[in-house]
Parts: sequence; structure tokens; C-alpha cells
Amino acid sequence: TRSTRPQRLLAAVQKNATRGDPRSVVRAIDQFCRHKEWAMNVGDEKGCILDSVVSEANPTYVLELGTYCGYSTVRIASLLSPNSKLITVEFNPEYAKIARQVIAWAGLQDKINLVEGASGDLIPKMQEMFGVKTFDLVFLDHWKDRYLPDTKLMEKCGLLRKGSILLADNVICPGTPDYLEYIRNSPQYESQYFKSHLEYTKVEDGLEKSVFLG
Ligand SMILES: Nc1ncnc2c1ncn2[C@@H]1O[C@H](/C=C/CNC(=O)c2cc([N+](=O)[O-])cc(O)c2O)[C@@H](O)[C@H]1O
Ligand SMILES: [Mg+2]
Repeated sequence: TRSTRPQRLLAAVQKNATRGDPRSVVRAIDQFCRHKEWAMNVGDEKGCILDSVVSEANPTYVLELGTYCGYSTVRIASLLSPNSKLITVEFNPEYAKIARQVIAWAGLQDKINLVEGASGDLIPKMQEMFGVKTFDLVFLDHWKDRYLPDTKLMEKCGLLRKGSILLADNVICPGTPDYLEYIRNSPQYESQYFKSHLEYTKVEDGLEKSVFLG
């Protein structure tokens, strides 16, 4: 049977990227998506904004919601300091299988915990499963109608501390109107919009960075 797009993306990584070199993995995926087949990675333009937020936060514990093929997983983990951890959540086993191989090719499997399942089920178990108390940074990039419920769930489970950063992809395209409305009007968050473009296109999109005030 015909291969899937994630399988072709992985093949492009294995063909064009150097084992153990995360930046070459990121570059190989961006080349593939820009010149061969579009895919819903955060991409190179928004990726630079992601890099600056991660570097500035210098987080010890990171949570990513929606691994897909592991592009942003690798991009974030490549910037983390030695004893920090990225936990990434993915409920599609096919995508998880591809992402594990992309992460392994980048040589980042020791920094990353990919856990298969639905965010709504796993968020309440983060403390017991991984010994996490709170997350310093959360990257939201899963189904857009899950951003708000999962943010409220993280608040309820005490996974956010004063200064925790939420960084949300696609707040314009495809758009997360209920999340934006909540987070921009809540006295518990200080938000900032980083205008950019939908990955590999000229369509407007952007990232919303929100600091939890506790
Ligand atoms: N509750 C949940 N728990 C665990 N994993 C979950 C989940 N909901 C979704 N996922 C996973 O997260 C990814 C979904 C991303 C949706 N992004 C998108 O739909 C998307 C679309 C466009 N676009 O259409 O241009 C551009 C983008 O940057 C996008 O992120 C998939 O890998 C999916 O399996
Ligand atoms: Mg996205």
C-alpha cells in the first residue's frame, strides 16, 4: 500500500539529516515540507519564535500537546539544558511511531518522553507518571478545540506555577477563538501575540505566549 505523508517525512529525515544532529533534522523536515509536501509542523518561521521563547525560559520541565511527527519536539529539546525533560503527548499510534524515529535520529531520546494517549486523560496523571510538580513551559499544538479545556485542566491539576509559560500555535489559522478569548481576558494570565505566518505559506498565523500569574 502507498506510504503515508509522515512515513515520507521520516524517509526524508533519514536520507538528508545527520544522525545525532537535531538542527539537521529540523532543516530536513522544513526542506521536505517547503519543496515536496506541506505538513502541519510549526515550521521554520514560527519555529524561530518558538526557539526564542524556549531559550529565554530555559525550562526544566516542558509539556508538548500534539507530537505529530516530532518536529517541534526535536526543535525544543535541542535547546534544553542537560537535566531538563520534555514530555510530549500524542494519541495517534501511527504518528507516535514516526515521531519516535525522528526523535531517535536526532539523538534526543534521553531528553524526551513521548507518551501515547489523549491529553485529557494524561494531564491528570503527569505528577504520578513522571514525578513532575509543575511545568515551566507548555507548547500547545494539538486539536485546536482542546487548547481551552486542557488549559483549564492543567490549572485544576496544579501543573502551572507563577511564571509558567503557555505557548500556543495556530491562534489565527486554523484559529483557537475560545482559547484566545479566555486567555486574553483572564486576570490570571499576561498574554502576548507573536505575528507570523502559517508554516511554509504566506497566510497569517501566529503564536500566543501567555504567562500564568498564579
Ligand atoms: N487531545 C489530544 N491528545 C493527544 N494528541 C492529540 C490530541 N489532539 C490531537 N492530537 C494529536 O496532535 C496532532 C494534531 C494537531 C492538530 N493541528 C492542526 O490541526 C494544525 C492544522 C494546520 N492547518 O490546517 O493549517 C496548521 C497547524 O500548525 C496545525 O497544528 C496530531 O498528531 C494528533 O494525533
Ligand atoms: Mg500547529
